[in-house]
Amino acid sequence: MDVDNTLLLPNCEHKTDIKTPFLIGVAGGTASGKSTVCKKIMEQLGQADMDQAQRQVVTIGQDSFYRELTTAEKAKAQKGLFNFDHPDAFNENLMYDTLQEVLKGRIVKVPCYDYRSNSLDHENKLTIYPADVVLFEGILVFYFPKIRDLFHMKLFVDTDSDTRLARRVPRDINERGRDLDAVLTQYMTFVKPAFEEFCSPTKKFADVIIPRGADNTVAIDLIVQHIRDFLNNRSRYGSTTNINHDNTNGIGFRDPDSFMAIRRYSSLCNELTNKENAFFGKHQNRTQH
Ligand SMILES: Nc1ncnc2c1ncn2[C@@H]1O[C@H](COP(=O)(O)OP(=O)(O)O)[C@@H](O)[C@H]1O
Ligand SMILES: O=c1ccn([C@@H]2O[C@H](COP(=O)(O)O)[C@@H](O)[C@H]2O)c(=O)[nH]1
Repeated sequence: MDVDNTLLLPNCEHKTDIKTPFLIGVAGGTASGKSTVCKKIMEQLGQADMDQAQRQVVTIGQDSFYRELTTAEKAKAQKGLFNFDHPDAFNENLMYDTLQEVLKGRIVKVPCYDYRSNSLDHENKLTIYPADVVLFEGILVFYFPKIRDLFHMKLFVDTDSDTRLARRVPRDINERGRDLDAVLTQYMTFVKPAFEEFCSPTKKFADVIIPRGADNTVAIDLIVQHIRDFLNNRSRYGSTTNINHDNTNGIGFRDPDSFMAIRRYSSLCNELTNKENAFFGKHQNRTQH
């Protein structure tokens, strides 16, 4: 990893000062609304317009971890013949190492992704400052087991595939420099089959499934409330002591307010399940942190 990626904040010199962020994975098919859901969460928490360095909640996109393509692959990509929806398109190790740094409370720098040139823009790096809550969003964030195991909470944005295609077409034409024919060919050749093979099966790992994406205000409100509880608890008790990473007890809260936060999370699950606004997997493979 780039040395720049591991700068320590001056106020994080002592191990006890380092806050481990609450890491939330946000997966879902292309154009399901992952970025929009993250944006809404940030907005509702009053974080969206805040200076990057002051934010308590930050979002990182998985597109910053597309791997560098060879010359031959670049030529294929320009003709729409490269599969960007396959797990091999990502740099799994860099993604893992970067999230580990984030979990250690360090500053990381990630390149922006340029969809027009199908490449990482290393001139244009985003600095991710230590935060209390980090949202990591992308189509395959739950695909790689060792990355999946890092998340404290896993959300899956579940928007029906016709809606997703209807949103992807104008977005790719207007924002990603594609024409209609290229978008549809790429979708039928790579995007749809890869969604079915690699992305959709990861829904079972989610703690919370959000049907209808950003339209599901009830689900988003409840997730926001859960994050607020976490932030309030942390500002009251500080440090990392409210998160247990011993891989045995789940997220081990050690004080009464944290316990109440967990109780509220559990009520959140029941409430959403009852309202059919979100689905909480009963047979999911829950990762313990
Ligand atoms: N609930 C919604 N209603 C209407 N348009 C939406 C909604 N959610 C997302 N979009 C639009 O669909 C496109 C894809 O959404 P985005 O959040 O970027 O999806 P993803 O991050 O999953 O690819 C964007 O143009 C966005 O503005
Ligand atoms: O150069 C590229 C890289 C990726 N894509 C497509 O992007 C989506 C993932 O982004 P979403 O915002 O989740 O839609 C993926 O389906 C790739 O096909 C691309 O077209 N070009």
